[in-house]
Amino acid sequence: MFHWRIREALEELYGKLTELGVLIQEILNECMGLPPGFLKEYNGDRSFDFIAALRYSPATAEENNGVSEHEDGNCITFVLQDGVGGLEVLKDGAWVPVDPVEGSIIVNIGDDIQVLTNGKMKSATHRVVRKPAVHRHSLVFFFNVHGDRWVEPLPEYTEKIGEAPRYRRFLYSEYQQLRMRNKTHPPSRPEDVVHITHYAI
Ligand SMILES: O=C(O)CCC(=O)C(=O)O
Ligand SMILES: [Fe+2]
Repeated sequence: MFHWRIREALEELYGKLTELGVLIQEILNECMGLPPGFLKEYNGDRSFDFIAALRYSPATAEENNGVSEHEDGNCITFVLQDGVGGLEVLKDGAWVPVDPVEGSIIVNIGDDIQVLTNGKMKSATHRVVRKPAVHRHSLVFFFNVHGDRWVEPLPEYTEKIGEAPRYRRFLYSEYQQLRMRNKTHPPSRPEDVVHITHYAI
């Protein structure tokens, strides 16, 4: 049974993570050198955010994949993981464990930010590897842009600095639908799986 107290705790957490998203977005706005409040205006609609409570079963002798390598397709992701470990990030061609640190929240930049910055900021490639004999739990909060938003490299990262856009513009909801189709109807050829490179020029 989904106890009401869990619901209450999750709702409270959701509210706090939303506040955190707004704050991190503001910091990101400054790091990206954008006019004050630009991202707040660009991404001020919170109706596409969601939280996922994940439970990974122990690895077996044959199989230990938790989540295959991927980049998040959204704006910013927060991950709260328990003490088990297994999350890994790809850095310079090697998988680096994201070791659990009590009380910490992992912040991940998604494909939206990669496109807005014309590839200057990279959406991190990551995966989850299951461990034997233990269950792992994580809470993942996806801070997203609204589905009707057009996503495209910003002038600050293209014409204003004399660089050609590396992505064509796309509708956020279209990209999410294509990513969902990767899961519901996995293409037989790996090269047909839709990533952000789908929009690369
Ligand atoms: O469970 C985790 O630590 C991360 C899961 C993840 O990468 C995702 O849901 O996109
Ligand atoms: Fe992810």
